[in-house]
Amino acid sequence: MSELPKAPDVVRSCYAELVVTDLERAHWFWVELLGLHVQHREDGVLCLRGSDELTHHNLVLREGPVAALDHIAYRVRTPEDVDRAERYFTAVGSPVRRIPAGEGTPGVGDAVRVVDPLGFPVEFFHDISRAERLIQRYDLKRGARIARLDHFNIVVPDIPAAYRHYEALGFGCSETIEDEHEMYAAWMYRKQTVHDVAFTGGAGPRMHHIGMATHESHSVLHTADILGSLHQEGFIERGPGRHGVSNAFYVYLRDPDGHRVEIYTSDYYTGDPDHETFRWNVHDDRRRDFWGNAVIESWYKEATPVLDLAGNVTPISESAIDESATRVGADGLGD
Ligand SMILES: O=S(=O)(O)c1ccc(O)c(O)c1
Ligand SMILES: [Fe+2]
Repeated sequence: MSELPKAPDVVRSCYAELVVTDLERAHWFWVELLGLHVQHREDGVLCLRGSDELTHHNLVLREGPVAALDHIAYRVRTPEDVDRAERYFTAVGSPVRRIPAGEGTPGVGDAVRVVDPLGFPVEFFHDISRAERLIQRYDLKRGARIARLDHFNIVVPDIPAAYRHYEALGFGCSETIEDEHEMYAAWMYRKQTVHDVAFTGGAGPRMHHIGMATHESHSVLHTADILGSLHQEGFIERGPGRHGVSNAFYVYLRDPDGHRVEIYTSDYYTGDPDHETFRWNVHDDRRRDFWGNAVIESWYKEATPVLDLAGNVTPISESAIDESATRVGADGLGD
Protein backbone atom coordinates (compact mmCIF):
# COMPACT_ATOMS: atom_id res chain seq x y z
CA MET A 1 0.00 0.00 0.00
CA SER A 2 1.53 3.39 -1.03
CA GLU A 3 2.53 5.81 1.73
CA LEU A 4 -0.36 8.01 2.92
CA PRO A 5 0.09 11.79 2.61
CA LYS A 6 1.05 13.64 5.80
CA ALA A 7 -1.91 13.98 8.16
CA PRO A 8 -3.13 17.48 9.11
CA ASP A 9 -1.71 18.92 12.35
CA VAL A 10 -4.82 19.12 14.56
CA VAL A 11 -4.55 21.67 17.39
CA ARG A 12 -7.82 20.99 19.21
CA SER A 13 -11.48 20.09 19.10
CA CYS A 14 -13.12 23.48 18.49
CA TYR A 15 -16.81 23.39 17.67
CA ALA A 16 -19.80 21.25 16.83
CA GLU A 17 -22.68 22.16 14.51
CA LEU A 18 -25.96 20.63 15.70
CA VAL A 19 -29.31 20.59 13.93
CA VAL A 20 -32.13 21.52 16.33
CA THR A 21 -35.85 21.37 15.54
CA ASP A 22 -36.80 24.54 17.46
CA LEU A 23 -34.14 27.26 17.56
CA GLU A 24 -35.95 29.37 20.15
CA ARG A 25 -36.26 26.39 22.52
CA ALA A 26 -32.60 25.60 21.92
CA HIS A 27 -31.73 29.26 22.63
CA TRP A 28 -33.47 28.91 26.01
CA PHE A 29 -31.43 25.80 26.87
CA TRP A 30 -27.96 26.74 25.57
CA VAL A 31 -28.00 30.53 26.16
CA GLU A 32 -30.51 31.40 28.90
CA LEU A 33 -29.94 28.23 30.96
CA LEU A 34 -26.32 27.24 30.30
CA GLY A 35 -25.05 30.79 29.71
CA LEU A 36 -23.23 30.40 26.38
CA HIS A 37 -22.53 33.75 24.74
CA VAL A 38 -24.21 34.61 21.41
CA GLN A 39 -21.49 35.58 18.93
CA HIS A 40 -23.63 35.64 15.82
CA ARG A 41 -27.26 35.15 14.88
CA GLU A 42 -28.79 34.98 11.44
CA ASP A 43 -31.93 33.39 10.05
CA GLY A 44 -32.14 29.88 11.54
CA VAL A 45 -28.55 29.87 12.84
CA LEU A 46 -27.02 30.66 16.25
CA CYS A 47 -23.22 30.78 16.85
CA LEU A 48 -22.36 30.40 20.54
CA ARG A 49 -19.16 30.32 22.60
CA GLY A 50 -17.80 29.94 26.10
CA SER A 51 -16.15 32.78 28.02
CA ASP A 52 -12.58 31.61 27.35
CA GLU A 53 -13.10 31.04 23.62
CA LEU A 54 -11.24 33.71 21.63
CA THR A 55 -12.56 32.60 18.23
CA HIS A 56 -16.05 32.89 16.75
CA HIS A 57 -17.79 29.91 18.35
CA ASN A 58 -17.76 26.56 20.11
CA LEU A 59 -21.26 25.55 19.08
CA VAL A 60 -23.45 26.28 16.06
CA LEU A 61 -27.16 25.55 16.29
CA ARG A 62 -28.98 25.35 12.96
CA GLU A 63 -32.74 24.87 12.76
CA GLY A 64 -33.83 21.88 10.69
CA PRO A 65 -36.35 19.05 10.46
CA VAL A 66 -34.31 16.28 12.15
CA ALA A 67 -32.15 16.66 15.27
CA ALA A 68 -28.68 15.51 14.23
CA LEU A 69 -24.97 16.27 14.23
CA ASP A 70 -24.14 18.29 11.11
CA HIS A 71 -20.40 18.08 11.85
CA ILE A 72 -17.68 18.26 14.45
CA ALA A 73 -14.77 20.60 13.73
CA TYR A 74 -11.08 20.49 14.57
CA ARG A 75 -8.86 23.55 14.25
CA VAL A 76 -5.59 22.80 12.46
CA ARG A 77 -2.30 24.61 13.00
CA THR A 78 -1.82 26.30 9.59
CA PRO A 79 -3.79 27.07 6.41
CA GLU A 80 -1.59 24.46 4.70
CA ASP A 81 -3.00 21.85 7.09
CA VAL A 82 -6.40 22.35 5.47
CA ASP A 83 -4.77 21.28 2.18
CA ARG A 84 -3.12 18.37 4.00
CA ALA A 85 -6.53 17.30 5.38
CA GLU A 86 -7.99 17.38 1.87
CA ARG A 87 -5.15 15.24 0.50
CA TYR A 88 -5.10 12.84 3.47
CA PHE A 89 -8.83 12.07 3.51
CA THR A 90 -8.97 11.83 -0.27
CA ALA A 91 -6.16 9.26 -0.06
CA VAL A 92 -8.05 7.18 2.55
CA GLY A 93 -11.10 7.18 0.28
CA SER A 94 -13.35 9.55 2.27
CA PRO A 95 -15.95 11.81 0.65
CA VAL A 96 -14.30 15.26 0.72
CA ARG A 97 -15.69 18.74 0.08
CA ARG A 98 -13.63 21.94 0.08
CA ILE A 99 -15.59 24.88 1.50
CA PRO A 100 -14.16 28.27 0.57
CA ALA A 101 -14.26 31.11 3.13
CA GLY A 102 -17.73 32.62 3.39
CA GLU A 103 -19.55 29.60 1.96
CA GLY A 104 -19.68 27.46 5.10
CA THR A 105 -20.30 28.02 8.78
CA PRO A 106 -20.42 31.74 9.70
CA GLY A 107 -17.06 32.99 10.98
CA VAL A 108 -15.09 30.05 9.59
CA GLY A 109 -12.64 30.60 6.72
CA ASP A 110 -11.35 28.12 4.15
CA ALA A 111 -12.24 24.61 5.34
CA VAL A 112 -12.55 21.03 4.24
CA ARG A 113 -15.37 18.73 5.28
CA VAL A 114 -15.08 14.95 5.10
CA VAL A 115 -16.96 11.85 6.11
CA ASP A 116 -14.13 10.16 7.99
CA PRO A 117 -13.47 6.37 7.88
CA LEU A 118 -15.64 6.00 11.03
CA GLY A 119 -18.62 7.60 9.22
CA PHE A 120 -18.50 10.97 11.00
CA PRO A 121 -18.91 14.38 9.36
CA VAL A 122 -15.74 16.27 10.29
CA GLU A 123 -14.48 19.72 9.34
CA PHE A 124 -10.85 20.81 9.41
CA PHE A 125 -10.20 24.56 9.36
CA HIS A 126 -7.59 27.10 10.39
CA ASP A 127 -8.94 30.59 9.66
CA ILE A 128 -11.78 31.72 11.93
CA SER A 129 -12.95 35.15 13.08
CA ARG A 130 -11.54 36.42 16.37
CA ALA A 131 -13.98 37.33 19.15
CA GLU A 132 -13.99 39.77 22.05
CA ARG A 133 -12.01 38.57 25.10
CA LEU A 134 -14.59 37.59 27.76
CA ILE A 135 -12.18 35.69 30.01
CA GLN A 136 -12.53 38.25 32.82
CA ARG A 137 -16.05 39.49 32.09
CA TYR A 138 -17.45 37.95 35.26
CA ASP A 139 -20.42 40.24 34.86
CA LEU A 140 -21.43 38.21 31.80
CA LYS A 141 -20.86 34.72 33.18
CA ARG A 142 -24.12 32.90 33.90
CA GLY A 143 -25.61 29.43 34.31
CA ALA A 144 -22.93 26.74 33.91
CA ARG A 145 -20.31 29.47 33.30
CA ILE A 146 -18.98 27.52 30.34
CA ALA A 147 -15.40 28.39 29.39
CA ARG A 148 -14.93 26.49 26.12
CA LEU A 149 -15.66 23.28 24.24
CA ASP A 150 -13.44 20.54 25.65
CA HIS A 151 -14.20 17.37 23.68
CA PHE A 152 -16.40 15.29 21.43
CA ASN A 153 -17.57 11.85 22.47
CA ILE A 154 -18.59 9.62 19.56
CA VAL A 155 -20.38 6.27 19.48
CA VAL A 156 -18.58 3.73 17.30
CA PRO A 157 -19.20 0.01 16.75
CA ASP A 158 -15.47 -0.69 16.45
CA ILE A 159 -13.39 0.99 19.16
CA PRO A 160 -10.00 -0.35 17.97
CA ALA A 161 -10.71 1.01 14.46
CA ALA A 162 -11.51 4.43 15.93
CA TYR A 163 -8.33 4.25 18.02
CA ARG A 164 -6.23 3.43 14.94
CA HIS A 165 -7.80 6.23 12.91
CA TYR A 166 -7.11 8.91 15.50
CA GLU A 167 -3.67 7.50 16.31
CA ALA A 168 -2.84 7.94 12.59
CA LEU A 169 -3.92 11.59 12.96
CA GLY A 170 -1.33 11.99 15.72
CA PHE A 171 -3.67 11.84 18.72
CA GLY A 172 -2.26 10.51 22.01
CA CYS A 173 -4.24 8.20 24.28
CA SER A 174 -4.71 9.25 27.91
CA GLU A 175 -7.02 6.51 29.23
CA THR A 176 -8.84 3.37 28.15
CA ILE A 177 -11.38 0.91 29.51
CA GLU A 178 -10.37 -2.64 28.66
CA ASP A 179 -10.38 -6.27 29.69
CA GLU A 180 -8.08 -9.06 28.55
CA HIS A 181 -9.99 -9.40 25.27
CA GLU A 182 -11.56 -6.04 24.32
CA MET A 183 -11.10 -2.27 24.34
CA TYR A 184 -14.43 -0.80 25.47
CA ALA A 185 -13.60 2.93 25.38
CA ALA A 186 -10.67 5.29 24.79
CA TRP A 187 -9.85 8.95 25.37
CA MET A 188 -7.53 10.64 22.87
CA TYR A 189 -5.97 14.09 22.68
CA ARG A 190 -4.08 16.69 20.71
CA LYS A 191 -4.37 19.57 23.22
CA GLN A 192 -2.55 18.74 26.46
CA THR A 193 -5.54 17.56 28.50
CA VAL A 194 -7.34 14.21 28.77
CA HIS A 195 -9.17 14.30 25.47
CA ASP A 196 -10.35 16.07 22.36
CA VAL A 197 -12.25 12.98 21.32
CA ALA A 198 -13.46 9.86 23.12
CA PHE A 199 -15.13 6.70 21.91
CA THR A 200 -18.16 5.01 23.46
CA GLY A 201 -18.92 1.54 22.15
CA GLY A 202 -22.30 1.07 20.49
CA ALA A 203 -24.29 1.30 17.27
CA GLY A 204 -22.80 4.07 15.18
CA PRO A 205 -21.78 6.42 13.77
CA ARG A 206 -23.67 8.55 16.31
CA MET A 207 -22.65 11.51 18.47
CA HIS A 208 -22.67 10.64 22.19
CA HIS A 209 -22.02 14.11 23.62
CA ILE A 210 -20.12 17.32 23.46
CA GLY A 211 -18.10 18.14 26.57
CA MET A 212 -18.13 21.79 27.64
CA ALA A 213 -15.51 22.83 30.19
CA THR A 214 -16.24 25.07 33.16
CA HIS A 215 -13.55 26.17 35.61
CA GLU A 216 -15.15 25.25 38.91
CA SER A 217 -16.93 22.18 40.24
CA HIS A 218 -19.41 24.49 41.98
CA SER A 219 -20.54 25.59 38.49
CA VAL A 220 -21.40 21.95 37.73
CA LEU A 221 -23.45 21.78 40.93
CA HIS A 222 -24.98 25.22 40.26
CA THR A 223 -26.21 23.99 36.86
CA ALA A 224 -28.08 21.14 38.56
CA ASP A 225 -29.45 23.53 41.21
CA ILE A 226 -30.73 25.95 38.54
CA LEU A 227 -32.58 23.12 36.80
CA GLY A 228 -34.07 22.04 40.14
CA SER A 229 -35.23 25.60 40.86
CA LEU A 230 -36.88 25.80 37.44
CA HIS A 231 -38.56 22.38 37.96
CA GLN A 232 -36.60 21.33 34.85
CA GLU A 233 -34.55 18.64 36.59
CA GLY A 234 -35.75 16.24 33.87
CA PHE A 235 -32.99 17.70 31.65
CA ILE A 236 -30.41 16.08 33.97
CA GLU A 237 -29.48 12.62 32.72
CA ARG A 238 -26.42 11.54 34.75
CA GLY A 239 -24.58 12.99 37.75
CA PRO A 240 -23.39 15.33 39.17
CA GLY A 241 -20.46 13.09 39.99
CA ARG A 242 -16.71 12.48 39.79
CA HIS A 243 -15.45 10.40 36.87
CA GLY A 244 -12.92 7.67 37.34
CA VAL A 245 -11.57 8.12 33.81
CA SER A 246 -10.28 11.72 33.46
CA ASN A 247 -10.90 12.53 37.16
CA ALA A 248 -13.31 15.23 35.95
CA PHE A 249 -16.32 16.46 37.92
CA TYR A 250 -19.36 16.30 35.69
CA VAL A 251 -23.06 16.46 35.00
CA TYR A 252 -24.76 15.30 31.79
CA LEU A 253 -27.80 17.06 30.41
CA ARG A 254 -30.02 16.35 27.42
CA ASP A 255 -31.12 19.41 25.46
CA PRO A 256 -34.72 19.79 24.15
CA ASP A 257 -33.76 17.72 21.07
CA GLY A 258 -32.02 15.05 23.15
CA HIS A 259 -28.51 16.22 22.25
CA ARG A 260 -26.29 15.26 25.21
CA VAL A 261 -23.95 17.83 26.74
CA GLU A 262 -21.50 17.26 29.56
CA ILE A 263 -20.55 20.11 31.86
CA TYR A 264 -17.02 19.06 32.80
CA THR A 265 -14.18 20.35 34.98
CA SER A 266 -10.88 19.41 36.64
CA ASP A 267 -9.23 16.87 34.40
CA TYR A 268 -5.42 16.85 34.10
CA TYR A 269 -2.31 17.66 32.03
CA THR A 270 -1.12 15.16 29.38
CA GLY A 271 1.55 17.17 27.53
CA ASP A 272 4.79 15.30 28.28
CA PRO A 273 6.13 13.29 25.31
CA ASP A 274 6.27 10.11 27.41
CA HIS A 275 2.79 10.50 28.91
CA GLU A 276 1.54 6.98 29.65
CA THR A 277 -1.98 5.69 28.99
CA PHE A 278 -3.90 4.80 32.16
CA ARG A 279 -5.89 1.60 31.60
CA TRP A 280 -9.08 0.86 33.59
CA ASN A 281 -10.47 -2.65 33.84
CA VAL A 282 -14.06 -2.83 32.61
CA HIS A 283 -14.91 -4.69 35.88
CA ASP A 284 -13.71 -1.80 38.02
CA ASP A 285 -16.99 -0.15 39.01
CA ARG A 286 -15.18 3.16 39.80
CA ARG A 287 -14.05 3.63 36.17
CA ARG A 288 -17.03 5.71 35.05
CA ASP A 289 -18.00 7.15 38.44
CA PHE A 290 -15.26 7.32 41.07
CA TRP A 291 -17.83 6.96 43.88
CA GLY A 292 -19.31 3.86 42.26
CA ASN A 293 -22.63 5.39 41.21
CA ALA A 294 -24.48 3.43 38.53
CA VAL A 295 -24.47 4.70 34.94
CA ILE A 296 -28.06 5.10 33.74
CA GLU A 297 -28.93 2.83 30.80
CA SER A 298 -29.87 5.73 28.52
CA TRP A 299 -26.30 7.06 28.81
CA TYR A 300 -25.01 3.89 27.16
CA LYS A 301 -27.80 3.45 24.64
CA GLU A 302 -29.08 6.83 23.41
CA ALA A 303 -27.16 9.15 21.06
CA THR A 304 -27.59 11.65 18.21
CA PRO A 305 -27.64 10.59 14.54
CA VAL A 306 -25.05 12.14 12.21
CA LEU A 307 -25.44 13.63 8.72
CA ASP A 308 -23.44 12.93 5.58
CA LEU A 309 -22.12 15.73 3.35
CA ALA A 310 -25.45 15.87 1.52
CA GLY A 311 -27.33 16.40 4.80
CA ASN A 312 -28.86 12.91 4.95
CA VAL A 313 -28.88 10.85 8.17
CA THR A 314 -26.13 8.22 8.02
CA PRO A 315 -27.33 4.63 8.64
CA ILE A 316 -25.77 2.98 11.72
CA SER A 317 -24.10 -0.41 12.26
CA GLU A 318 -24.53 -2.42 15.44
CA SER A 319 -21.59 -2.97 17.76
CA ALA A 320 -20.15 -6.43 18.45
CA ILE A 321 -19.58 -5.58 22.14
CA ASP A 322 -21.74 -3.90 24.81
CA GLU A 323 -20.05 -2.50 27.90
CA SER A 324 -23.39 -2.02 29.65
CA ALA A 325 -24.04 -5.74 29.33
CA THR A 326 -20.78 -6.52 31.13
CA ARG A 327 -21.47 -7.25 34.84
CA VAL A 328 -19.68 -4.26 36.34
CA GLY A 329 -20.89 -4.12 39.92
CA ALA A 330 -22.03 -0.61 40.69
CA ASP A 331 -23.61 -0.23 37.27
CA GLY A 332 -25.94 -3.05 38.24
CA LEU A 333 -26.49 -3.70 34.55
CA GLY A 334 -26.22 -6.99 32.73
CA ASP A 335 -27.41 -10.45 33.75
O1 LIG B 1 -17.72 8.00 32.42
S1 LIG B 1 -16.26 8.12 32.22
O2 LIG B 1 -15.53 8.25 33.50
O3 LIG B 1 -15.75 7.01 31.44
C1 LIG B 1 -15.97 9.57 31.34
C2 LIG B 1 -14.77 10.25 31.46
C3 LIG B 1 -14.57 11.45 30.78
C4 LIG B 1 -15.59 11.96 29.97
O4 LIG B 1 -15.47 13.12 29.26
C5 LIG B 1 -16.77 11.25 29.84
O5 LIG B 1 -17.74 11.79 29.04
C6 LIG B 1 -16.97 10.05 30.52
FE1 LIG C 1 -17.21 13.54 28.16
